Amino acid sequence: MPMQYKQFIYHLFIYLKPHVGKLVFTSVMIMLATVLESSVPEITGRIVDELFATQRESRTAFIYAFALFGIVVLSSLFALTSTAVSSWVSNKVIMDLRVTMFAKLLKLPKSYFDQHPTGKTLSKLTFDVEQIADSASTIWLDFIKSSMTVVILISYLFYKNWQLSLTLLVLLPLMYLAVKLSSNRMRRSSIKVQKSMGDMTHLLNENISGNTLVKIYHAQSQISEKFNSLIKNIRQQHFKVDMSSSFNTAFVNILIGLSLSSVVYFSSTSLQMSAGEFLSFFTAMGMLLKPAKSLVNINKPLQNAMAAGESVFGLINEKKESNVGTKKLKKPKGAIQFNDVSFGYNHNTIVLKRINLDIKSGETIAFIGATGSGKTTIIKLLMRFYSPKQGSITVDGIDINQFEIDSFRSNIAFVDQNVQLFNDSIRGNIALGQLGTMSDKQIKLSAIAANADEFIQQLEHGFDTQIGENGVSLSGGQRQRLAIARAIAKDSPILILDEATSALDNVTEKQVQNAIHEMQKDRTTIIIAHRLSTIQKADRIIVLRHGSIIEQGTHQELLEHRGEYTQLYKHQFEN
Ligand SMILES: Nc1ncnc2c1ncn2[C@@H]1O[C@H](COP(=O)(O)OP(=O)(O)OP(=O)(O)O)[C@@H](O)[C@H]1O
Repeated sequence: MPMQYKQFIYHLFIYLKPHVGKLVFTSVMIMLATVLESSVPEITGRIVDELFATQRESRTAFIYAFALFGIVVLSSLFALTSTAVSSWVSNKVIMDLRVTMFAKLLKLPKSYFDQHPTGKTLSKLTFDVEQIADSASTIWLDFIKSSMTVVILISYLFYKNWQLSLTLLVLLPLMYLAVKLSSNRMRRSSIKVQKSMGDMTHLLNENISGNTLVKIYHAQSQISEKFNSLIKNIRQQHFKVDMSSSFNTAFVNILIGLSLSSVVYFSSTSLQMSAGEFLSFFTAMGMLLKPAKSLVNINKPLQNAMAAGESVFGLINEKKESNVGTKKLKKPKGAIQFNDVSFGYNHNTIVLKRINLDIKSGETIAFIGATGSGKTTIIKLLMRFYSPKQGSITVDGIDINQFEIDSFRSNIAFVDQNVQLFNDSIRGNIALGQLGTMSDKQIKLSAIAANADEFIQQLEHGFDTQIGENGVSLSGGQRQRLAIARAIAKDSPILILDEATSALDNVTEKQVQNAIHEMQKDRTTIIIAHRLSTIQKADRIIVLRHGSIIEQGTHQELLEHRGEYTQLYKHQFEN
């Protein structure tokens, strides 16, 4: 449902509240500038009547010349101050919104990231947020200035000649109608522009990071087509917004033209105005043109801002990752139990069925099974990225939902098959989350244990080498060793390895396996592996099929059992 004006203002006001003083100040400044500027028609009329139509006294000429100059200088200074303060406020609001959005982003549940394309989320923080902040001050000031000018000048026109002004006022409802009719159309187009911008950012993001595949699979033309159709859509929607806005302006211009012509005709015929009176009236009407246009056009940035508000405040109002637990988990022994756990990502499918598992403290458990059998899902539940639909998971006998989430996760180290490195130094990547507290010695020892120290030393700046976006300057094996060093450095009682050594050659894998083996001592370790050679030493191997445990035991026990594990083992061995 589109956001209502009231909701939009309510949400925006939360960010404007600390700056109310500044906003009032800029409003007063712009009001003063407006009042001064609005006195120009009266002064011009008087100049004509008192200076040009009668005697040309130099004293009067000086007074009027000085007054005009004073008005211009003062109103410019007031306008300048107002613009400076309002720009400060809108940039501050952009910054505050970005800080809030980013903080929320870090606290969103995993399911949010699974369901929302990255590019769309990026676009909220880059494009949409700027559009909202515009309304925070620029639109507001424009509105004050224009509406005040309109009110003052219309009052002035009534004061000068109410009959003529009343006739002109008939045109106002027509202007209102034009604005009303186009605003819904503009709003719909603005929302579409924002969605398309999100899609475009997503496509760009995907293709820049996936440029290797694009080249190898010669996907340039396929992707260009997609991109072209997206930007065509953006162009069309932008064009619609611009056309609605231009139509409004043209319509209002015609109405104003009609008013000006009427004034010329009536003031000189039936009303018999003096030259000065005519000039005042005519100038005031001429001066109405710009603010009236502004008021009509204010609808365009306002509709953009409202559409952006839906997107930005939608993200800010997203539900945070559930964190109702209050218990702190400090140095657990690491005994883990799955009690009758069932789970599905949505209501219709079941991915895990009644999993019962008792993992002892310090035990090494390996999960194997065909692709899609639910291995990764089990560890996602254990890391509390998702909650079981049925049953419970405990650590040291306490339901993991009872723990405060950060304190719980601080006891888990994780190495993923898709190694994620950050655009930081090697040191920053190993000591992720603990850069200020982890000693250089601990960082180095972790690197040595992960067999990463040697290649780090060969880099020009050693541990201080910046590794570039997602470690593009490193080989797959080097990246994986860094991820392992990061896990070793965290020194947690629970260790989860998801295909952690898949990118290593046989020799390096053997060395890293030794490191991992060392690391497993006194830790509960959960391993997911496709290559059975990496898990033969596990205390227990759990075989999954379609989300259920079908076999478990040591390597030897499972081979003797001659079930699915034996089949898998034979298959890999023969290969
Ligand atoms: N975020 C998600 N939303 C919906 N379904 C998902 C999601 N993640 C996984 N699934 C589905 O859940 C099932 C189990 O997936 P899971 O990743 O746990 O399997 P896996 O055994 O780890 O597979 P692989 O060995 O290929 O990594 C699959 O059918 C998969 O399609």
